[in-house]
Amino acid sequence: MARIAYFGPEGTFTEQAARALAGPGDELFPVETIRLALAAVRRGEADSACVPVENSVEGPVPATLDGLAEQEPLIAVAESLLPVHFSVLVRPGTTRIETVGSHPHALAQVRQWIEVNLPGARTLASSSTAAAAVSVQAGELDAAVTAPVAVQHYPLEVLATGVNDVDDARTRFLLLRRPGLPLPEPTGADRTSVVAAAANRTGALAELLAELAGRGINLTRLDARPARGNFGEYRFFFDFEGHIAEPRIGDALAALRRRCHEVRFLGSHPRADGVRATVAPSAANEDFVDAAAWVEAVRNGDLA
Ligand SMILES: O=C(O)C(=O)C[C@]1(C(=O)O)C=C[C@@H](O)C=C1
Repeated sequence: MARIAYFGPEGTFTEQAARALAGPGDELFPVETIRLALAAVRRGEADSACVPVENSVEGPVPATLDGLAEQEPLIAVAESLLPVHFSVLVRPGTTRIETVGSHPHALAQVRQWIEVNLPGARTLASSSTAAAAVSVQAGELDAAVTAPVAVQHYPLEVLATGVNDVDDARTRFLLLRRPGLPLPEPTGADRTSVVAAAANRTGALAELLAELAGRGINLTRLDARPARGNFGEYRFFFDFEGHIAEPRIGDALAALRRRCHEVRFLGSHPRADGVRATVAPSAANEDFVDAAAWVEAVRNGDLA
């Protein structure tokens, strides 16, 4: 039985993702912020943490990226992909809506709906979608943009549902734990994540991308976040197809390690969408194994 901290309070999308990722008998508990969810694992108060990492409309979740690049390393061991449909919750009997709150990622995904349906309403950021529901319950906000399940947790009513501006929006969530246990087995449909700090000079990022491209590795995400030191210094977050157990991926990670003054492995785990890795000609694992065996034989004087 594992204890899983999730970005709460109850009724967030992240809670739904954590339930999808939890095993039978696992115990889930909410914490107020993404930082606190990561801290709970680092301190050993939780075995793992479930947090959002990217949304198909609004892009990366900065608190998760920054939280993974700093402090003690954490490793993603599983992911979940959820369709994101929003509801608007109000206190029963509400007639005037002057303030609408939610997580900034959620507000950004319902901008048009609010402009058309609640013109003049002020939008206010909450720590999460469900935290906005708590504020509505407390009378601090008039309406909250939440996951549809939030209405089951708070004594509010649904003003509208399906208010997202983009129909098939999805958010990807990670299950993270401390290093020290075996990694998930490769499945052929895996994702590997790393964060690397490249030198601030011409071509540094292009060289890292060339290391991946030259090994036929397909990127699934690239984000940059300020390294928080000198202006212009960035950390690059790479997600790509494949698993560190594969020779071609191990070879690419070794190259990134050679080229970067800071590189951190963030995990290799099965993809939630089950999409299998595309392998370019001459970049199959057998090609890497065969080439390494040839070099070894030449070194030993057995081949030329
Ligand atoms: O606040 C929540 O319900 C969350 O789970 C966070 C979050 C996010 O950070 O992207 C998750 C999915 C939606 O895109 C909006 C908010």
